[in-house]
Amino acid sequence: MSTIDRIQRYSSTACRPRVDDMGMGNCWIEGRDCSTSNSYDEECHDYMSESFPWKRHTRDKSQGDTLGRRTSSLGRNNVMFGNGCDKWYFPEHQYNPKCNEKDRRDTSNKYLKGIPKFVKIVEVGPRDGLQNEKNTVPTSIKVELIRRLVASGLPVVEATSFVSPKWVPQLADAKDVMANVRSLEGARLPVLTPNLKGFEAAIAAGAKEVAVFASASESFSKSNINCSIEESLARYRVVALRC
Ligand SMILES: CC(C)(COP(=O)([O-])OP(=O)([O-])OC[C@H]1O[C@@H](n2cnc3c(N)ncnc32)[C@H](O)[C@@H]1OP(=O)([O-])[O-])[C@@H](O)C(=O)NCCC(=O)NCCSC(=O)C[C@@](C)(O)CC(=O)[O-]
Repeated sequence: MSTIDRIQRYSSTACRPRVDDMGMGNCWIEGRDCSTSNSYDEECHDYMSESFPWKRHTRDKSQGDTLGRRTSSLGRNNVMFGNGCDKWYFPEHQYNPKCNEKDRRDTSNKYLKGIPKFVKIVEVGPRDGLQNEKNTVPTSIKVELIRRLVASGLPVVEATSFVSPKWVPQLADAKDVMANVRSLEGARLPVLTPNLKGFEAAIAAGAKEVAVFASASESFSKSNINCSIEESLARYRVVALRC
């Protein structure tokens, strides 16, 4: 299954990921329903209705509550499943001596099975950080920031995005930024591309790696890239094929 297909299965219409998608047993998804994500949608509503929807929202109390609920729901799930070793996981995270070594190993295997072999961490400051700046940062400063981030040893630095300058004027100089960093060695420098137009411009500017971005909710998708989730996945399919 392609990445785009997998994302599509997670779209809001699907609501709950399927067990085989999670590859982690039922532990994470069982016992959760749409209500959690809907309530999160509501909490996000104010944030999304801002004129610049991509502005990073602070990790405020409402989000903390959501995370808290998720944690407690996780605790319930572990108990609910009644696997031999689930009793190992008390809500208070206490150790249960009745659980033997084999049970513990089985449980670890069950929960860790689907965890990826590696995690890629991408520094997104030059793109995600600077797109939120009230004043546009001069190109030379952006370039210097990218140079220093690379020099500090970061292996992947998202350099900029090739999006509409009407939507994100702060990054209207994407082409010039790329011209100055394209030959930097020691790091990969992906750029965001929301559509084929952005992709073509990115390649012409010397980008060797691009990233697409989709939303988990219809309202965020609309505010961020002015289309539905379905439409965005169709766009990304075209970009992925062209890649
Ligand atoms: C997606 C579009 C372009 C659709 O924008 P649209 O207005 O629906 O697109 P359109 O196809 O109707 O085109 C409108 C105009 O934009 C131009 N255009 C069209 N595409 C491009 C392009 N690639 N580059 C430059 N120009 C472009 C196009 O040529 C046209 O120009 P006009 O004829 O009016 O002069 C627009 O909505 C957009 O640029 N949105 C910005 C999205 C964005 O950058 N969001 C921030 C990144 S995501 C993010 O930060 C969220 C998150 C969660 O990841 C944050 C985090 O990491 O925490």
